Amino acid sequence: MSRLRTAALVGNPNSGKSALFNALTGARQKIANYPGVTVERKSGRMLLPSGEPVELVDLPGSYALDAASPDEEVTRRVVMGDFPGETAPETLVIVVDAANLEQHLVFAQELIALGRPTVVALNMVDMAERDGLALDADALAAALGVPVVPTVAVRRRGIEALGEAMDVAEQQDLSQRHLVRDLTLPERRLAARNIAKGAILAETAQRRWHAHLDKVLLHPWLGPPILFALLFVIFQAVFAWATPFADAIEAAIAALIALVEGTLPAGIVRDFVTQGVLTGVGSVVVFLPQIVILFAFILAMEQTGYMARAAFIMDRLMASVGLSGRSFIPLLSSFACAIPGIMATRAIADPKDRLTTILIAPLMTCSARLPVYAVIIGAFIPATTVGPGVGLQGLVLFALYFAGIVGAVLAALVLRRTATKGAASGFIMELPRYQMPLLRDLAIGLWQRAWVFLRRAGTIIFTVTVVLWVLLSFPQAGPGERQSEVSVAGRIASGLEVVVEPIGFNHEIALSLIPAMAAREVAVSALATTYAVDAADEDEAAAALGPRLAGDWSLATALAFLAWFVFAPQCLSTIAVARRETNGWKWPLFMVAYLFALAYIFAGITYWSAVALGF
Ligand SMILES: Nc1nc2c(ncn2[C@@H]2O[C@H](COP(=O)(O)OP(=O)(O)OP(=O)(O)O)[C@@H](O)[C@H]2O)c(=O)[nH]1
Ligand SMILES: [Mg+2]
Repeated sequence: MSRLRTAALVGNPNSGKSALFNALTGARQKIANYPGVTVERKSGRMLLPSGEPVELVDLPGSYALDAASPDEEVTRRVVMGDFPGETAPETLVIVVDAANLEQHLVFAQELIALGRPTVVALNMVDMAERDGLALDADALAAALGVPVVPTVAVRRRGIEALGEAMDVAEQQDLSQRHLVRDLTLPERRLAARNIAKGAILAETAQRRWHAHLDKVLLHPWLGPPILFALLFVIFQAVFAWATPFADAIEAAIAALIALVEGTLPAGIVRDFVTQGVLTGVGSVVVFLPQIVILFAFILAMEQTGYMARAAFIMDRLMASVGLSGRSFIPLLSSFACAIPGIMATRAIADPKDRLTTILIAPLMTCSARLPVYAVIIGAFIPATTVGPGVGLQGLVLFALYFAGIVGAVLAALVLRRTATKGAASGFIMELPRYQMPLLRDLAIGLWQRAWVFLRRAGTIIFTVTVVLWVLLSFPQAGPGERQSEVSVAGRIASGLEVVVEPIGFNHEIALSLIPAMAAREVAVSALATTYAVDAADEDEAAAALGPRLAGDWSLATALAFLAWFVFAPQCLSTIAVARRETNGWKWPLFMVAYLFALAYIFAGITYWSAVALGF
């Protein structure tokens, strides 16, 4: 029996080759919406409409015949006939994505130039239509010099016509081939653009506009600075816009305290309500406006479709530190809270990639740090501008978020070379369409975030603050003694103070660090309660925390405190989730150890540098 004629499906990754393979052969190859699904050569038999059986080969996606990765190498060897025990396929079926025609035509031209019998499957025309793009297959065929068949592989549309074109491919007049053979890559790119443009029958203004927008936002040089500038604006807004709302909440809490003091008789119950509950929990609730503003931006970025593009921009950077863009979404979620972030790493297939992402997730600045940062910045950084529209406070906040990211990048670099050694895997994601954010969705999202925050304030922060108040209030201080020194909590703190004194921390900070393990915001409520308990009189007790700190701490101490919170794993829930997701204590303990070490070292460096500078 003579050997069957072979035909190969070739084209860019994610163009729908395997979906076409399944439609043509009735096989069930794995298809999925990301590139690099097919990583080896797969073959099956199909019957052409003429009745001739053909061996059809599905190949890994590739961008060029000289590509470097092992799966692309398979494609090159099969197409060129260098695959052991096989001759080159007689017919090439080039699969291009109609919605990304320009990009896919670059490789297509290289394949056509091989001068074999060729058919182009213009796949995913449904997606192109959805985007408002209508293409002229005949014009494309004329420009390329090979037959072009529009298909929708997943709906089996155009499958028969594709078979018919393959049937007669042998009879193609190869002398008619355009001379694309000797084109260089830049020339092929230019030709691809012109051919793609020439094949457009109709394009909605919106699609054109979106394409222009992507050209700018995803530009290799323009994209990153735009992303950076946007984040910068967000952190400016967090301070600039929140102040009036925060002031109003602060005033309301002060009024409540005054009301309680006017109604309840002086004594332990009144102290509990004012110093423990209202001052402690209130000091955290004040930051609700800033949380809401931050999330308004994040939600808007998600809804417009920009967030996926930010992931795309970040992919290159992530690859350079040994992570894939797949880690971007988990890390991004960690800016809200590391817990959903760590859970989102389940989508990362590579175990080493996933573990690295889990280990660095706590370095992303979660929203629980915002109150800590904000109270210190509000107290120690003057609300001046350092340039037109650039507030110093927002700049410092931006720097703190940035420090967390830099820390994560460095940690990933080190981890990928030591504890989680291994190769990084590739990533590309489909970019969603741009959309105007819906006010309703935005409002619902914001409400959910605000509610999570308030619920934390009402449960965990309330509970820890109350326990701390009890431990701070007994035994009662005698005359000349300070409550925060002689109380149970005060004595425990004195033990810890010995350890943290070298990095510039005082007694009050030592006191706040242990309860802040429950949740970082507790550091703020703990400080507020400590100062309220220590207050000499009611006026002092009711004073806001910010001015208190400003009068009591040196700037060096305040900066060291900020540096500590950039790194410290001050959150028991995160540690518990890391244990669950890594199935054991080994990695969470490693995480806690390296993060505390970083926190201690960087707080120390910050403190002593600031002292040396005379702060
Ligand atoms: N809407 C639509 N989706 C399609 C079409 N063809 C394929 N898809 C989808 O596109 C995605 C990619 O399809 P695959 O067949 O895996 O692509 P591939 O070219 O084999 O990709 P690699 O193996 O990674 O090179 C899958 O989610 C398919 O369901 C089509 O004509 N229309
Ligand atoms: Mg495939």
